[in-house]
Amino acid sequence: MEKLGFIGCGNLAGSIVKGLRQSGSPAVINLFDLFEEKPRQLAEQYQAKVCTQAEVIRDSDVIVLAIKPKDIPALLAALGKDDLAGKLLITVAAGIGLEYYERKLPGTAVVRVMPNTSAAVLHSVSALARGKKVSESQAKSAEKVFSALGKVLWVKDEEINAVTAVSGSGPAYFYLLAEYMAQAGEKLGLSKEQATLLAVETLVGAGKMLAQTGREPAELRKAVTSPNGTTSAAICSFEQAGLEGIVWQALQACQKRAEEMEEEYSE
Ligand SMILES: NC(=O)C1=CN([C@@H]2O[C@H](COP(=O)(O)OP(=O)(O)OC[C@H]3O[C@@H](n4cnc5c(N)ncnc54)[C@H](O)[C@@H]3O)[C@@H](O)[C@H]2O)C=CC1
Ligand SMILES: O=C(O)[C@@H]1CCC=N1
Repeated sequence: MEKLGFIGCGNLAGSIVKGLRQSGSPAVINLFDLFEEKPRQLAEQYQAKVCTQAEVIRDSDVIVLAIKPKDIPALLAALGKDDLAGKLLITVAAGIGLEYYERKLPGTAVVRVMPNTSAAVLHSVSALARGKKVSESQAKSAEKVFSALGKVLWVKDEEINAVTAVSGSGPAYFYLLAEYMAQAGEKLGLSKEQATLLAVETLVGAGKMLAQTGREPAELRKAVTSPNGTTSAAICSFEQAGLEGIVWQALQACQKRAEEMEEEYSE
């Protein structure tokens, strides 16, 4: 049976653990966080074990580092003292390239992954980049963990920042749009509850249509948009306001921030 450890039990680790159990994964899950309350709650809900950091490393074959990028340097310095032989480290931290881990922990097998919080509902899409020391069976283990949580693709390490811009941070963009649509619905005279329900269910329905019909986003959009009709009026307004350019700028800003972070952690 797989033995999976987590160092850091925040939003993303919580989504992954929830998703794994929902997918029926029988993996042994070992959890450590500086704040004991977080792994304790997860362990109670999802049949996992609260551990010390040393226990997570000793008792797990695959160790997921799910802490903020700013906390990675100190963790790697501490991990250097532990025996990582034969272990696979998976890092989900944004903006820190594989080279950094391989320099700080020479000889260690590392896979860098960019999932998203929709892992909790088995709809993460996760991009994986393989480090130099990763064996075939370790690559398969990493793929098995994340394919239980949604679709996976292998990419080059240099592509992870672009992945972050599209899908790692991506759920937040759609939540923001839902917030704005709900606010607009309220201004148009609906109650807050009505407007929120309508915005949220519309987003969920559109996502399900994309997932279940296999049709392209543009094709589905055209099916809603009658010539000279109501949708067309809204889409024209989006276009006039430069939505395409706004989205392009936002994704570039996200990728740029990840690149800046790579600079910060290049020492
Ligand atoms: N939240 C998201 O949607 C995504 C996050 N990520 C990456 O995942 C990582 C975690 O992000 P979140 O879960 O959102 O952060 P979070 O702040 O919710 O969780 C981080 C957890 O790490 C713990 N922690 C900090 N230092 C620690 C240490 N040395 N040992 C053990 N625990 C420690 C904190 O107490 C906290 O519970 C980040 O590096 C982020 O870039 C990647 C993709 C999506
Ligand atoms: O905002 C962040 O930095 C993290 C990485 C991707 C999603 N959340």
